[in-house]
Amino acid sequence: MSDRLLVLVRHGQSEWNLKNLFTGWKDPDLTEQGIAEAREAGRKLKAQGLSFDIAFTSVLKRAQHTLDLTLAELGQTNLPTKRDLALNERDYGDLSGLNKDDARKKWGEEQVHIWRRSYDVSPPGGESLKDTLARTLPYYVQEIQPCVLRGERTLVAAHGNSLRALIMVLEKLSPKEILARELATGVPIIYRLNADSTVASKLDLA
Ligand SMILES: O=C(O)[C@@H](CO)OP(=O)(O)O
Repeated sequence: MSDRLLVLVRHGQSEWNLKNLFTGWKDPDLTEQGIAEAREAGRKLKAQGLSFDIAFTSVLKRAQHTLDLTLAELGQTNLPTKRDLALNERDYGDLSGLNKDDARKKWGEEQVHIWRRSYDVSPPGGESLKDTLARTLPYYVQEIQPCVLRGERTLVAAHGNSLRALIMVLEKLSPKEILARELATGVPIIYRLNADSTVASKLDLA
């Protein structure tokens, strides 16, 4: 029986995570800590005895670099990899590049939390989680899920909100439940799927 393995990992800490800036589609690289987190993700996957047949990532540096470092730890630097902007972070629009604490001072704690974590409220000029889901889900269904269901062991290195969108579907979370869901940088989540694409098991390697 095939394994139907799907591992999701958020990129390690980026330069803009460190500076507390809204990032979205901006393209900062990993910090030293982010590099260490990505390597640690690879070590944790190796310790689980896992290896992969295919990987997916976004067109942003921090996710690609995380994937490369993770695969290097696994000794799989030549793994077939697909890059697509469907997996990019949620576009933060006009907030991109602003400091998150400055934004709280300007618009209030609650409004900023709604922009950051709600399902269907878009930040000005940007995407809501619902908008993000509208591009990540078709890509998942058309490109990623068929690999998993064929038994190709699949690794996805992406972003806090593009992964929250996928997790909402995988774990059947409501808009209220997704509000409270945070993803740590560089922590792999291991899913095994049933043949009908529902989740059979989940292991968070935090
Ligand atoms: O700035 C961003 O693009 C994201 C991820 O770092 O931040 P947030 O936690 O606000 O969704």
